[in-house]
Amino acid sequence: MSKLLEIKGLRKNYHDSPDSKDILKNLDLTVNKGDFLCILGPSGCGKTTLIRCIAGFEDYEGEILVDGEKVTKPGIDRIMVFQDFNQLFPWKTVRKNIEYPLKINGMKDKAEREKIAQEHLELVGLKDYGNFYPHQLSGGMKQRVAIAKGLALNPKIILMDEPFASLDAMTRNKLQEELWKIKEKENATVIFITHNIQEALVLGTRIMLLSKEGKIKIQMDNNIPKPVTPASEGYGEMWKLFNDALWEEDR
Ligand SMILES: Nc1ncnc2c1ncn2[C@@H]1O[C@H](COP(=O)(O)OP(=O)(O)OP(=O)(O)O)[C@@H](O)[C@H]1O
Repeated sequence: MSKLLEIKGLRKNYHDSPDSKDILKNLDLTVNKGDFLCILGPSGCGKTTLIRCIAGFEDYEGEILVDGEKVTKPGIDRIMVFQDFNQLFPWKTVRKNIEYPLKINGMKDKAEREKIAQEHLELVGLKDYGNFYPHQLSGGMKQRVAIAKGLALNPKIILMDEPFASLDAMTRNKLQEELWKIKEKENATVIFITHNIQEALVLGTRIMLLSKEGKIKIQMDNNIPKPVTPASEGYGEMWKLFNDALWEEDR
């Protein structure tokens, strides 16, 4: 597998907290093409900060390299999907929401943009919803559009910050299943933050736990064959390992 993301000695300090402490401390991380890395960790440990640094939204010390190139600003090779359902322009149709980033990133051919938008609507199971407006969609459908919009840009890395956390359990399960299928089909590389150990086990090919000190406490491959269910061999042991580690962090 080829190395896609390399992080060396990453430090992040916002310099405006009362104790001016480092949020991330000397973090080293490698993500290969096709990895689905899930990040767990106690609230406030720096998970979002880490992916914001990778996205190019934050300055940092150390090195973040994508395909060998240092990250210095946001770019369409790294797209981010958030938990918030309001990631779409409310005044644009679903189709136009997907087409717009293509347009502003230089795709001049309208027919090409329309084709890509339709392909990605189909990919996320919304082929008949192109003319709908965001307010006509459920939360799960909006998240599907947000994923389609990001994927349409053909990014190298998809950064997801608890994208399914606000969904009901059934919709969440369904979206997890769909996301995994998309990841497989596109050989996508995903970094996915979650508070849910089950979600990390279901989706992750690797799982990492950040400690409250902003260091990597556990990082391991998840070799449980997909689809992962609580009945899968090895599920219970891994769940307990991460659950115990999270409780330890909470003390
Ligand atoms: N823009 C900012 N300015 C100053 N401090 C910040 C900023 N963003 C985050 N922080 C601080 O950085 C720390 C880590 O925040 P971050 O959002 O990365 O944690 P998290 O692990 O994603 O938390 P959660 O699981 O609750 O979403 C927190 O102490 C937070 O207050």
